[in-house]
Amino acid sequence: MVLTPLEKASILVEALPYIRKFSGQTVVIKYGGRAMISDELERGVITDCILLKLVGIHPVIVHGGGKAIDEMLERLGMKTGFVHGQRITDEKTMEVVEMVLAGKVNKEIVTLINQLGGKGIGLCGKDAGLITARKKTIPAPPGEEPVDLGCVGEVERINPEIIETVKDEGYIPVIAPIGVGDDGRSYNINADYVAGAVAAALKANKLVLLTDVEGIFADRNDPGSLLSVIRVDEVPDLIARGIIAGGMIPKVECCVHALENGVGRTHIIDGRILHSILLEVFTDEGVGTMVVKE
Ligand SMILES: Nc1ncnc2c1ncn2[C@@H]1O[C@H](COP(=O)(O)OP(=O)(O)O)[C@@H](O)[C@H]1O
Ligand SMILES: CC(=O)N[C@@H](CCC(=O)OP(=O)(O)O)C(=O)O
Repeated sequence: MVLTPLEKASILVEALPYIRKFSGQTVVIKYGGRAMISDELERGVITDCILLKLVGIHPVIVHGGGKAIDEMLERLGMKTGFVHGQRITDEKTMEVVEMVLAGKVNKEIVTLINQLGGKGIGLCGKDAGLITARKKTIPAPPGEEPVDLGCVGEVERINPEIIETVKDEGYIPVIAPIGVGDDGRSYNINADYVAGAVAAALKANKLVLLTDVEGIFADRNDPGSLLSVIRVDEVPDLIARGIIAGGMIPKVECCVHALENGVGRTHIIDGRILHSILLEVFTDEGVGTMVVKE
């Protein structure tokens, strides 16, 4: 598609009120999962974050990297399994998870930010006590043995001080979803939950979760059934009826948690679309599904 100069100028003009509205505010972006599928898309996500920063909006990236963990475990000949979408993480697996997320994936994203003209800084939950975690337990259905997920954690508290400090100094914080227990142990936390908790702790204006579908569908077999807005009070019924299922449940739950803790807007958008973050923040139409309080 070739745009005329007038069309190009119109796009920039459309962004103006949004730049004015959001300048100085914080947007937490969950980048991971199946949205982390190509170099081109990764560059798009990072470019969008740098552009936000340059116009005075503060992006905070929380990343996943489940696929990179799978690949490393396979290279090491280690088996992996999931229960309720959570990786069963014994001590040996935890070592690999931490090396891959806080070492490899985090530093790759930071490097790309710096190469593309931004100032990225990598953090994990251990840095400056950012994420305190406790062991996550999944209650067993009646008559069944509870599953021990090992070092899988849930967020106990977020100390946003280090994020505030670095973001105010012009850096883009990039956070790996590794938590630390009061006893110093590492915990593996689903990145969606970390993104929701970080957004809540920062009282972010927006939480944007990138995924591999256009948003939430009322009927997954009907491409015309995308729900552009859902309210928090509609969520339990959508889950109970099986309309929101699988990996979409933690995403919606983390939107609800964020909204109930002071986050302005939450969005689940298609990370397969190049520059989907800019489209969400800077256009009248927005993209994907917005989850709102009322
Ligand atoms: N109502 C729904 N609308 C859209 N996707 C849904 C819905 N319910 C469940 N899903 C599933 O949720 C998936 C996204 O969750 P997940 O695979 O965990 O994402 P990611 O890997 O990006 O973190 C979609 O690919 C889709 O299969
Ligand atoms: C407990 C748990 O399952 N943790 C995830 C952490 C990474 C993650 O969340 O990555 P994505 O966002 O790319 O799926 C895992 O081990 O895969």
